[in-house]
Amino acid sequence: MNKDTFTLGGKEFSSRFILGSGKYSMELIKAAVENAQAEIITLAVRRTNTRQSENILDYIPDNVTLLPNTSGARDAREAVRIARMARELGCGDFVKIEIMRDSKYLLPDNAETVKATEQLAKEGFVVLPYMYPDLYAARDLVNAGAAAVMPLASPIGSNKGLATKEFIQILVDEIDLPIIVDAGIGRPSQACECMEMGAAAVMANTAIATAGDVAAMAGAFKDAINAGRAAYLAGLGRVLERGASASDPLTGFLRD
Ligand SMILES: CC(=O)[C@@H](O)[C@H](O)COP(=O)(O)O
Repeated sequence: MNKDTFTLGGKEFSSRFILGSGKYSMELIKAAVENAQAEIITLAVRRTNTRQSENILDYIPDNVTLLPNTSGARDAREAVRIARMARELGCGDFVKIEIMRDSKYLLPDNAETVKATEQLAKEGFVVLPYMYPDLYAARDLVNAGAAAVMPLASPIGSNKGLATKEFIQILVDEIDLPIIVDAGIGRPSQACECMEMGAAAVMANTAIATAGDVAAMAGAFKDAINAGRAAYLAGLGRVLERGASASDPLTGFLRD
């Protein structure tokens, strides 16, 4: 049987759980990485600061692909500058674009995100843009050279789950790139639901970092994501519009 993988920038990944590295202590990030079995970890470029006594990179295994993000960028120009800096620091060619101009809701600016994606794709980056789930913006990101599209489920850090479900489903159905659901996923069951919908992967940070047992929650997310993927591949059963349908002949007999 073929291995179930997905590809980003020519690299194959079998784990569909992308772990965020914010809000953890250094020991907890190590435990979370191990239990999540994630192959991609995001990090804010400022957390790689070599002047700090502890560097987060020391807690991330070498075989994990780093996905530096442009958090703090308020427009395309700043995002491009942060991405270039991450590459200079040795974080590789992958970059997650995050551009926000509003500190209350932290919603991404889709128009500036398209501009940054276009520039960075031209410079050879593997660009994963975080975006508000809008079909036209997603198409613009495809044309700009994105490697995947990362629509938000609900506001960052809210743990509120799939508030934008209908719109993410449109992207899954219409966009010919991996759809990676990002932000606001608060429970393993919500991550599972994303995968059942056909998302290529799920990214989560706050739900794990704020859990009672961080390592155990990382493992629970991993299992839920795998279960959702297996259910998607199996093909979910149909939902009846109304009424009931006997599950076995005896039930049908009694009902008649
Ligand atoms: C865009 C952004 O910052 C998110 O990727 C965040 O890292 C994950 O969101 P949660 O913390 O809500 O899981």
